[in-house]
Amino acid sequence: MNGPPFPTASVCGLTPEMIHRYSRHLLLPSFGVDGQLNLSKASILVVGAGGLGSPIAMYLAACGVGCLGIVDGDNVELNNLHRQIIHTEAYVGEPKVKSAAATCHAINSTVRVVEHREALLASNALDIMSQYDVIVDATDNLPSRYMISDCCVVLNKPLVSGAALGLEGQLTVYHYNGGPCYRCLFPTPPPATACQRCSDSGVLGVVPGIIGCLQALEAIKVASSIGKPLSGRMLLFDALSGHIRIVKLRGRSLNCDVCGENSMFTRETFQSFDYENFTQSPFFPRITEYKKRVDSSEPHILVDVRPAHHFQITALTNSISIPLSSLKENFAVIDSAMDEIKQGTGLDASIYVICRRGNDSQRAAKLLHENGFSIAKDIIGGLESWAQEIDHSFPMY
Ligand SMILES: Nc1ncnc2c1ncn2[C@@H]1O[C@H](COP(=O)(O)OP(=O)(O)OP(=O)(O)O)[C@@H](O)[C@H]1O
Ligand SMILES: [Zn+2]
Repeated sequence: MNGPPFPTASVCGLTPEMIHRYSRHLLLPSFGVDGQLNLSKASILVVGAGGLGSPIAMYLAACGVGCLGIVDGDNVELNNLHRQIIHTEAYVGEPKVKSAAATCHAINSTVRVVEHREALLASNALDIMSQYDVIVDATDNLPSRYMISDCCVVLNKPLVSGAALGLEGQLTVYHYNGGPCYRCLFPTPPPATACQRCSDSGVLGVVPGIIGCLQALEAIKVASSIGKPLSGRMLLFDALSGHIRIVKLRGRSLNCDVCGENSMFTRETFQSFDYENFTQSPFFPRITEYKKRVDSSEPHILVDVRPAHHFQITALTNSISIPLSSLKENFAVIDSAMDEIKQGTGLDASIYVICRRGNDSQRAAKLLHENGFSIAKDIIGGLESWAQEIDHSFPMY
């Protein structure tokens, strides 16, 4: 007899191992070999490895997507674990993307997982998002939502977008097959006061879990070309009553500033667009509870960005003085302070930024993020709040 007695690869294009691993998918007439093959060739980017991103990334890894990108600049905190189920106690203090990639790899080592350990900003989004077929927004803030949607329009990519807060959640698919983009529906951002985060108003852990699972499902449908993605419709979930409603959305707006017929929105417009100013809210969470972080002996550095002569008057113990005006030239100082902590404790240090009242520190945190210090967080109210609320003996000037 010529050749091997049995064929080594199956005729359907999937390897024997894939046939075994994904057999329950293959048995589904509406998914089958074609769905699995499409999925195995697709690349999907999950933006945010938090409450929504956790189940999304885990299911996408489990189901055999070809390439899974995860982008997030934050570190795992203990109070994330009640809902961010991709992370475990062993990873508290470690980068979320590292922890998420380890879990995905443990579930399915055949999937290529790419770690983007940075915040997605208008400055890096085109570069990162252009490497993927489908984008999933699992972030928690308004500037990211607009920025990711605009970038999807510029790059012509479908976007699976979800949100969960408190006991409610919602999801839809934007810019899919002629459907609306986020700006078609929300041309003007809501007032910043209407936009809460989990850290402000709380969230029941399982709620983002449910919305994240539905986002994973929509991403799988889009990537494998099966079913009817939730485009032009929005699913609304209310945990307390157990109600799920699907509402029809307006179609694509021909006057949309970004995807409209006469839109002048280009790559260049995108890169120079100020999303924080547009939405009047910051990309990054700011913190109020610096004292708690000191009390818990969290390894960190505190950068005081006030002018040097203010620092001379009074400062918090162990803070490092780097005035905002010279921050750009002093990134190396921060790097070496972090290295020192790493050598001493074996842990990655957090970075907190403080100023007199909390304005310059916000600018400084933004600059740090844009330059790779993606875990920098600024302290709301600055030293003035510290003196008023924590240490009345701290001399304010
Ligand atoms: N522009 C962005 N690029 C990348 N990741 C982002 C961006 N914006 C937000 N994220 C990430 O999305 C995730 C959102 O997670 P989630 O809403 O569960 O809350 P959290 O920020 O981790 O925690 P909490 O709000 O309780 O302090 C976070 O990990 C955050 O770092
Ligand atoms: Zn639009």
